[in-house]
Amino acid sequence: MSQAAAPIPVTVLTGYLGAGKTTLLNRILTEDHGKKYAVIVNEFGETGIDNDLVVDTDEEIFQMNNGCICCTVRGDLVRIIDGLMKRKGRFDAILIETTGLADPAPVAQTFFMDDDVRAKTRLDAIVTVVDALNLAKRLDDSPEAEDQVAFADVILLNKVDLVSADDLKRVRAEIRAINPYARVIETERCKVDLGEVLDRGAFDLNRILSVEPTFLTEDNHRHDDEVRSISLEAGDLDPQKFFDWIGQETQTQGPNILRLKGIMAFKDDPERYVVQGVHQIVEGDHQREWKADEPRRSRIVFIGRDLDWAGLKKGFEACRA
Ligand SMILES: Nc1nc2c(ncn2[C@@H]2O[C@H](COP(=O)(O)OP(=O)(O)OP(=O)(O)O)[C@@H](O)[C@H]2O)c(=O)[nH]1
Repeated sequence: MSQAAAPIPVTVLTGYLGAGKTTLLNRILTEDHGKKYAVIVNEFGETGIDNDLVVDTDEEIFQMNNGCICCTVRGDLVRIIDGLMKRKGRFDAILIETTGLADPAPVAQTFFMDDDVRAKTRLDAIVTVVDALNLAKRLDDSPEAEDQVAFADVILLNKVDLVSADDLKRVRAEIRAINPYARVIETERCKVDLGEVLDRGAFDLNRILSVEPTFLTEDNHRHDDEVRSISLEAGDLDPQKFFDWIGQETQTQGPNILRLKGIMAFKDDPERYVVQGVHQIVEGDHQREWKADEPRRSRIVFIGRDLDWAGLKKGFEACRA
Protein backbone atom coordinates (compact mmCIF):
# COMPACT_ATOMS: atom_id res chain seq x y z
CA MET A 1 0.00 0.00 0.00
CA SER A 2 1.34 3.43 -0.85
CA GLN A 3 2.16 5.85 1.94
CA ALA A 4 -0.69 8.20 1.02
CA ALA A 5 -3.26 5.45 1.26
CA ALA A 6 -1.86 3.84 4.43
CA PRO A 7 -4.62 3.58 7.00
CA ILE A 8 -4.39 5.88 10.01
CA PRO A 9 -3.66 4.03 13.26
CA VAL A 10 -6.26 4.41 16.00
CA THR A 11 -5.52 3.83 19.68
CA VAL A 12 -8.45 3.38 22.06
CA LEU A 13 -7.70 4.35 25.67
CA THR A 14 -10.03 2.71 28.10
CA GLY A 15 -10.15 1.91 31.82
CA TYR A 16 -12.63 2.35 34.64
CA LEU A 17 -13.56 5.73 36.13
CA GLY A 18 -10.52 7.38 37.66
CA ALA A 19 -8.00 4.73 36.62
CA GLY A 20 -5.69 7.23 34.91
CA LYS A 21 -6.77 7.60 31.26
CA THR A 22 -6.48 11.39 31.17
CA THR A 23 -3.11 11.14 32.92
CA LEU A 24 -1.91 8.89 30.09
CA LEU A 25 -3.49 11.08 27.42
CA ASN A 26 -1.72 14.15 28.82
CA ARG A 27 1.57 12.27 28.78
CA ILE A 28 1.06 11.35 25.14
CA LEU A 29 0.14 14.92 24.22
CA THR A 30 3.10 16.53 25.99
CA GLU A 31 5.91 14.12 25.19
CA ASP A 32 8.21 14.97 22.32
CA HIS A 33 7.57 12.10 19.93
CA GLY A 34 7.29 14.13 16.75
CA LYS A 35 3.81 12.84 15.98
CA LYS A 36 0.56 14.73 15.74
CA TYR A 37 -2.58 13.20 17.15
CA ALA A 38 -6.23 13.92 16.59
CA VAL A 39 -7.93 13.26 19.92
CA ILE A 40 -11.52 12.22 20.53
CA VAL A 41 -12.71 12.42 24.14
CA ASN A 42 -15.99 10.99 25.37
CA GLU A 43 -17.08 11.64 28.93
CA PHE A 44 -19.77 10.68 31.40
CA GLY A 45 -21.49 13.52 33.23
CA GLU A 46 -22.67 16.75 31.75
CA THR A 47 -20.33 19.57 32.49
CA GLY A 48 -17.45 19.04 30.09
CA ILE A 49 -14.89 19.11 32.88
CA ASP A 50 -12.72 16.45 31.27
CA ASN A 51 -11.85 18.62 28.36
CA ASP A 52 -10.57 21.24 30.79
CA LEU A 53 -8.29 18.69 32.41
CA VAL A 54 -6.56 17.73 29.18
CA VAL A 55 -3.38 19.74 28.68
CA ASP A 56 -3.36 22.66 26.28
CA THR A 57 -1.69 21.57 23.07
CA ASP A 58 -2.11 22.42 19.44
CA GLU A 59 -3.71 19.03 18.92
CA GLU A 60 -7.32 19.11 17.85
CA ILE A 61 -9.64 17.70 20.45
CA PHE A 62 -13.15 16.53 19.63
CA GLN A 63 -15.59 16.09 22.45
CA MET A 64 -18.48 13.69 22.44
CA ASN A 65 -20.62 14.51 25.44
CA ASN A 66 -24.04 13.43 24.36
CA GLY A 67 -23.89 9.95 25.72
CA CYS A 68 -21.67 6.98 26.19
CA ILE A 69 -19.42 6.25 23.24
CA CYS A 70 -20.26 2.58 23.30
CA CYS A 71 -24.03 3.08 22.98
CA THR A 72 -25.76 6.12 21.69
CA VAL A 73 -22.93 7.94 20.05
CA ARG A 74 -21.35 5.40 17.75
CA GLY A 75 -22.93 7.24 14.85
CA ASP A 76 -21.20 10.39 16.10
CA LEU A 77 -17.90 8.54 16.24
CA VAL A 78 -18.25 7.47 12.62
CA ARG A 79 -19.12 11.04 11.63
CA ILE A 80 -16.15 12.52 13.53
CA ILE A 81 -13.77 10.04 11.92
CA ASP A 82 -15.24 10.70 8.47
CA GLY A 83 -14.72 14.42 9.08
CA LEU A 84 -11.16 13.83 10.25
CA MET A 85 -10.34 11.84 7.15
CA LYS A 86 -11.15 14.85 5.03
CA ARG A 87 -8.27 16.61 6.76
CA LYS A 88 -5.82 13.80 6.25
CA GLY A 89 -2.20 14.86 6.37
CA ARG A 90 -2.77 17.13 9.36
CA PHE A 91 -2.26 14.31 11.85
CA ASP A 92 -0.52 10.96 12.04
CA ALA A 93 -2.78 9.00 14.31
CA ILE A 94 -6.06 9.10 16.21
CA LEU A 95 -6.49 8.67 19.96
CA ILE A 96 -9.88 7.96 21.50
CA GLU A 97 -10.36 8.30 25.25
CA THR A 98 -13.57 6.51 26.20
CA THR A 99 -15.60 7.13 29.34
CA GLY A 100 -14.77 4.96 32.31
CA LEU A 101 -18.09 3.20 31.84
CA ALA A 102 -17.60 2.27 28.21
CA ASP A 103 -17.41 -1.27 26.98
CA PRO A 104 -14.52 -1.16 24.50
CA ALA A 105 -16.02 -3.85 22.26
CA PRO A 106 -18.59 -1.71 20.44
CA VAL A 107 -16.02 1.06 20.06
CA ALA A 108 -13.63 -1.42 18.45
CA GLN A 109 -16.49 -2.79 16.34
CA THR A 110 -16.91 0.60 14.71
CA PHE A 111 -13.55 0.09 13.01
CA PHE A 112 -14.70 -3.13 11.40
CA MET A 113 -18.38 -2.51 10.75
CA ASP A 114 -18.39 0.79 8.94
CA ASP A 115 -16.95 0.32 5.45
CA ASP A 116 -15.64 3.81 5.07
CA VAL A 117 -13.99 3.86 8.47
CA ARG A 118 -12.54 0.41 7.88
CA ALA A 119 -10.96 1.46 4.61
CA LYS A 120 -9.22 4.50 6.07
CA THR A 121 -8.22 3.53 9.59
CA ARG A 122 -6.54 0.66 11.38
CA LEU A 123 -7.32 -0.16 15.00
CA ASP A 124 -3.81 -0.24 16.44
CA ALA A 125 -4.46 -1.26 20.02
CA ILE A 126 -6.88 -1.10 22.90
CA VAL A 127 -4.93 0.24 25.85
CA THR A 128 -6.59 -0.27 29.23
CA VAL A 129 -5.51 1.63 32.33
CA VAL A 130 -6.24 -0.26 35.54
CA ASP A 131 -6.35 1.19 39.07
CA ALA A 132 -4.28 -1.25 41.14
CA LEU A 133 -6.01 -0.18 44.36
CA ASN A 134 -9.60 -0.55 43.15
CA LEU A 135 -9.61 -3.19 40.40
CA ALA A 136 -10.65 -6.09 42.61
CA LYS A 137 -13.76 -4.23 43.81
CA ARG A 138 -14.65 -3.16 40.27
CA LEU A 139 -14.37 -6.71 38.95
CA ASP A 140 -16.95 -7.63 41.60
CA ASP A 141 -19.46 -4.89 40.94
CA SER A 142 -18.89 -3.49 37.43
CA PRO A 143 -19.17 -5.61 34.29
CA GLU A 144 -17.53 -2.84 32.24
CA ALA A 145 -14.31 -3.16 34.23
CA GLU A 146 -14.02 -6.83 33.29
CA ASP A 147 -14.78 -6.12 29.62
CA GLN A 148 -12.11 -3.44 29.56
CA VAL A 149 -9.50 -5.90 30.85
CA ALA A 150 -10.71 -8.71 28.57
CA PHE A 151 -10.43 -6.62 25.41
CA ALA A 152 -7.09 -4.97 26.12
CA ASP A 153 -4.02 -5.45 24.00
CA VAL A 154 -1.91 -3.47 26.46
CA ILE A 155 -2.73 -2.99 30.14
CA LEU A 156 -1.18 -0.29 32.30
CA LEU A 157 -1.40 -1.55 35.85
CA ASN A 158 -1.42 1.95 37.30
CA LYS A 159 -1.29 3.47 40.81
CA VAL A 160 1.27 0.91 41.96
CA ASP A 161 2.28 3.49 44.60
CA LEU A 162 -1.01 2.85 46.43
CA VAL A 163 -0.67 -0.91 46.95
CA SER A 164 1.70 -3.38 48.62
CA ALA A 165 3.81 -5.82 46.61
CA ASP A 166 1.50 -8.66 47.69
CA ASP A 167 -1.62 -6.84 46.57
CA LEU A 168 0.02 -6.05 43.27
CA LYS A 169 0.70 -9.74 42.73
CA ARG A 170 -2.94 -10.54 43.43
CA VAL A 171 -4.16 -7.88 40.98
CA ARG A 172 -1.79 -9.22 38.33
CA ALA A 173 -3.19 -12.71 38.82
CA GLU A 174 -6.76 -11.40 38.47
CA ILE A 175 -5.83 -9.66 35.24
CA ARG A 176 -4.14 -12.76 33.91
CA ALA A 177 -7.19 -14.88 34.70
CA ILE A 178 -9.31 -12.60 32.51
CA ASN A 179 -6.78 -11.82 29.82
CA PRO A 180 -3.69 -13.98 29.47
CA TYR A 181 -2.56 -12.26 26.26
CA ALA A 182 -2.26 -8.57 26.97
CA ARG A 183 1.07 -7.02 27.74
CA VAL A 184 0.88 -5.79 31.37
CA ILE A 185 3.05 -2.85 32.39
CA GLU A 186 3.18 -1.57 35.98
CA THR A 187 3.08 2.21 36.22
CA GLU A 188 2.83 5.14 38.59
CA ARG A 189 0.91 8.06 37.07
CA CYS A 190 1.02 6.18 33.76
CA LYS A 191 4.73 6.77 33.39
CA VAL A 192 5.53 4.47 30.51
CA ASP A 193 7.74 4.49 27.46
CA LEU A 194 5.19 5.58 24.86
CA GLY A 195 6.58 3.08 22.38
CA GLU A 196 4.96 0.44 24.61
CA VAL A 197 1.55 1.98 24.07
CA LEU A 198 1.45 3.61 20.63
CA ASP A 199 1.92 2.13 17.18
CA ARG A 200 1.92 -1.39 18.55
CA GLY A 201 0.05 -3.07 15.74
CA ALA A 202 -1.35 -5.11 18.59
CA PHE A 203 -5.06 -5.40 17.93
CA ASP A 204 -5.80 -8.97 17.05
CA LEU A 205 -9.24 -9.60 15.64
CA ASN A 206 -8.87 -13.37 15.90
CA ARG A 207 -8.14 -13.19 19.59
CA ILE A 208 -11.12 -10.92 20.15
CA LEU A 209 -13.33 -13.35 18.25
CA SER A 210 -12.15 -16.08 20.60
CA VAL A 211 -13.22 -13.93 23.59
CA GLU A 212 -16.47 -12.80 21.98
CA PRO A 213 -17.45 -14.92 18.95
CA THR A 214 -20.31 -12.59 18.04
CA PHE A 215 -18.03 -9.52 18.06
CA LEU A 216 -18.65 -8.66 14.42
CA THR A 217 -22.28 -9.57 14.26
CA GLU A 218 -24.05 -8.60 17.45
CA ASP A 219 -24.39 -5.70 19.77
CA ASN A 220 -24.40 -7.48 23.10
CA HIS A 221 -22.53 -5.21 25.45
CA ARG A 222 -23.37 -4.92 29.10
CA HIS A 223 -24.03 -1.77 31.00
CA ASP A 224 -24.39 -0.80 34.60
CA ASP A 225 -27.53 1.28 34.88
CA GLU A 226 -27.10 1.98 38.56
CA VAL A 227 -24.25 4.39 37.99
CA ARG A 228 -25.45 7.97 37.80
CA SER A 229 -23.93 11.40 37.87
CA ILE A 230 -24.76 14.84 39.15
CA SER A 231 -23.12 18.05 38.02
CA LEU A 232 -23.30 21.11 40.21
CA GLU A 233 -22.45 24.67 39.41
CA ALA A 234 -22.03 27.88 41.41
CA GLY A 235 -20.01 31.08 41.41
CA ASP A 236 -17.19 31.80 43.88
CA LEU A 237 -16.88 29.39 46.79
CA ASP A 238 -15.45 29.76 50.28
CA PRO A 239 -12.40 27.43 50.20
CA GLN A 240 -12.59 26.47 53.87
CA LYS A 241 -16.24 25.52 53.63
CA PHE A 242 -15.56 23.63 50.41
CA PHE A 243 -12.65 21.58 51.78
CA ASP A 244 -14.59 20.75 54.97
CA TRP A 245 -17.57 19.68 52.89
CA ILE A 246 -15.68 17.56 50.35
CA GLY A 247 -13.71 15.91 53.17
CA GLN A 248 -16.95 15.10 54.95
CA GLU A 249 -18.68 13.73 51.82
CA THR A 250 -15.78 11.52 50.83
CA GLN A 251 -15.56 10.16 54.38
CA THR A 252 -19.23 9.28 54.55
CA GLN A 253 -20.12 8.44 50.93
CA GLY A 254 -16.63 7.44 49.71
CA PRO A 255 -17.39 3.79 48.94
CA ASN A 256 -20.20 4.87 46.60
CA ILE A 257 -18.32 7.72 44.96
CA LEU A 258 -16.75 6.15 41.89
CA ARG A 259 -15.39 9.46 40.68
CA LEU A 260 -15.51 13.15 41.44
CA LYS A 261 -13.90 16.02 39.57
CA GLY A 262 -14.31 19.71 39.58
CA ILE A 263 -12.88 23.09 38.75
CA MET A 264 -13.36 25.63 41.53
CA ALA A 265 -13.37 29.41 41.69
CA PHE A 266 -12.36 30.28 45.24
CA LYS A 267 -13.09 33.75 46.56
CA ASP A 268 -10.11 36.12 46.13
CA ASP A 269 -8.14 33.43 44.31
CA PRO A 270 -7.01 34.39 40.78
CA GLU A 271 -6.37 30.73 39.86
CA ARG A 272 -8.61 27.84 38.97
CA TYR A 273 -8.45 25.03 41.52
CA VAL A 274 -8.89 21.46 40.26
CA VAL A 275 -10.25 18.77 42.58
CA GLN A 276 -10.29 15.08 41.67
CA GLY A 277 -11.12 11.96 43.55
CA VAL A 278 -11.78 8.25 43.44
CA HIS A 279 -13.63 6.90 46.51
CA GLN A 280 -11.99 8.34 49.65
CA ILE A 281 -8.84 9.61 47.91
CA VAL A 282 -9.10 13.25 46.90
CA GLU A 283 -6.42 15.40 45.29
CA GLY A 284 -6.45 19.09 44.51
CA ASP A 285 -4.19 21.68 42.98
CA HIS A 286 -4.14 25.06 41.34
CA GLN A 287 -4.23 24.74 37.57
CA ARG A 288 -3.85 28.18 35.98
CA GLU A 289 -5.19 31.71 36.24
CA TRP A 290 -8.76 32.41 35.20
CA LYS A 291 -8.66 34.12 31.83
CA ALA A 292 -10.09 37.62 31.55
CA ASP A 293 -12.92 36.51 29.28
CA GLU A 294 -13.70 33.36 31.25
CA PRO A 295 -16.62 33.43 33.70
CA ARG A 296 -15.53 32.38 37.19
CA ARG A 297 -17.72 29.33 37.67
CA SER A 298 -17.25 26.49 40.14
CA ARG A 299 -18.29 23.17 38.65
CA ILE A 300 -18.14 19.71 40.12
CA VAL A 301 -19.40 16.32 38.97
CA PHE A 302 -19.96 13.26 41.15
CA ILE A 303 -20.37 9.83 39.57
CA GLY A 304 -21.51 6.94 41.71
CA ARG A 305 -24.13 4.54 42.95
CA ASP A 306 -26.79 5.31 45.56
CA LEU A 307 -25.38 8.70 46.38
CA ASP A 308 -27.36 11.20 48.43
CA TRP A 309 -27.90 13.39 45.35
CA ALA A 310 -30.06 15.98 47.10
CA GLY A 311 -27.61 16.20 50.01
CA LEU A 312 -24.70 16.76 47.63
CA LYS A 313 -26.52 19.60 45.93
CA LYS A 314 -27.46 21.24 49.21
CA GLY A 315 -23.95 20.83 50.64
CA PHE A 316 -22.31 22.29 47.56
CA GLU A 317 -24.60 25.28 47.55
CA ALA A 318 -23.78 25.96 51.19
CA CYS A 319 -20.11 26.45 50.17
CA ARG A 320 -20.89 29.65 48.27
CA ALA A 321 -18.73 32.57 49.31
N1 LIG B 1 -1.61 7.90 43.64
C1 LIG B 1 -1.78 7.87 42.33
N2 LIG B 1 -2.72 8.66 41.78
C2 LIG B 1 -2.86 8.61 40.42
C3 LIG B 1 -2.05 7.79 39.60
N3 LIG B 1 -2.43 7.97 38.31
C4 LIG B 1 -3.44 8.88 38.33
N4 LIG B 1 -3.70 9.27 39.60
C5 LIG B 1 -4.76 10.20 40.06
O1 LIG B 1 -6.01 9.55 39.93
C6 LIG B 1 -7.03 10.49 39.57
C7 LIG B 1 -7.70 10.06 38.28
O2 LIG B 1 -6.81 10.17 37.19
P1 LIG B 1 -7.32 10.46 35.70
O3 LIG B 1 -6.13 10.34 34.80
O4 LIG B 1 -8.10 11.70 35.66
O5 LIG B 1 -8.29 9.21 35.52
P2 LIG B 1 -9.32 8.92 34.32
O6 LIG B 1 -9.27 7.46 34.09
O7 LIG B 1 -9.05 9.81 33.17
O8 LIG B 1 -10.69 9.34 35.00
P3 LIG B 1 -12.14 9.46 34.27
O9 LIG B 1 -11.93 10.18 32.97
O10 LIG B 1 -12.96 10.23 35.23
O11 LIG B 1 -12.64 8.09 34.11
C8 LIG B 1 -6.34 11.84 39.47
O12 LIG B 1 -6.51 12.51 40.69
C9 LIG B 1 -4.88 11.47 39.23
O13 LIG B 1 -3.99 12.46 39.69
C10 LIG B 1 -1.04 6.97 40.23
O14 LIG B 1 -0.31 6.20 39.60
N5 LIG B 1 -0.97 7.06 41.58
